[in-house]
Amino acid sequence: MSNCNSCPSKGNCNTNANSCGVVNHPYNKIKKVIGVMSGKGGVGKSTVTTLLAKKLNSLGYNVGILDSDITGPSIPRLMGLKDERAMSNGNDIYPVANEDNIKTMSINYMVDTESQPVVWKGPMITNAVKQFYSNVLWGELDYLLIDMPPGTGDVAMTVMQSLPINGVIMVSVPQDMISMIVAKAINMAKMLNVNVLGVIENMSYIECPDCNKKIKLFDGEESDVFFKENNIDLLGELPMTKEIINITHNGVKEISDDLDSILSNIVSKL
Ligand SMILES: Nc1ncnc2c1ncn2[C@@H]1O[C@H](COP(=O)(O)OP(=O)(O)OP(=O)(O)O)[C@@H](O)[C@H]1O
Repeated sequence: MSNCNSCPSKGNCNTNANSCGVVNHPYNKIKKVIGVMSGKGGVGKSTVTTLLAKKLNSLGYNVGILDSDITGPSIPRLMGLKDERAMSNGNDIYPVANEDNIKTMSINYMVDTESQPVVWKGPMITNAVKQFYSNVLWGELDYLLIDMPPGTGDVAMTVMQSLPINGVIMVSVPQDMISMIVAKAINMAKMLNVNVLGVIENMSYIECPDCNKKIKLFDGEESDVFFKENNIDLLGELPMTKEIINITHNGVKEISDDLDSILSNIVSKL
């Protein structure tokens, strides 16, 4: 039986229904659990998760990333760990850490090759996500970031209802159609009493390499209206850059001063 007093999602917690049911491994001491979400696919959730982890780690925090995208995992690649495999002691799983000691767990550490699909139905997928929380030896973490799959389905519900989540960050791009779908994710979080910490607007603009002018990619889209209608804060805007695209090829390494300063602002708002 779970103990609702220690559950940050107290509003959702119901000891009878055991809705806050994932009890963590006694070895794990995780201070804050934050989901990175967006109703829409391909908007940059995993990239943003990786950049936030790198930034928090550079500030001296112990950080982990739980890749809850079981059918489309991208954290190993973005962390430069695609050739690593997870080890187990028979009961529990050791996370895979990069050179900064950011600890990660992903289903892609458990398949033979990166391109091997995971063809599982909902309950197996959600159980894997719960196990990635409670059977992975995360140790002491200041922040566990959960990279969530697109949509408002099974995994999003499991993360919001069964894990002790402190809040979610929404990732969006400034385009009306995408805002509409991100609004669904925001409303889902609100329905489940999960705190929405704010929106990071990704691919917000490109910067002219000659004059440094910021050029908006999506003309006429009304981000301000979206933030106001959804009563949500803008945490920051990330540009569309080669530096960010290249993270998929090489993993996140050094971050440029420009990007670092944007990430600093986002983290300080958080
Ligand atoms: N700011 C950016 N500038 C340039 N490319 C970007 C930026 N953000 C993300 N991308 C690219 O967009 C693609 C999708 O990014 P990412 O995998 O992070 O999205 P996602 O929302 O996690 O996707 P999924 O819904 O499949 O989980 C990647 O190829 C990534 O390199």
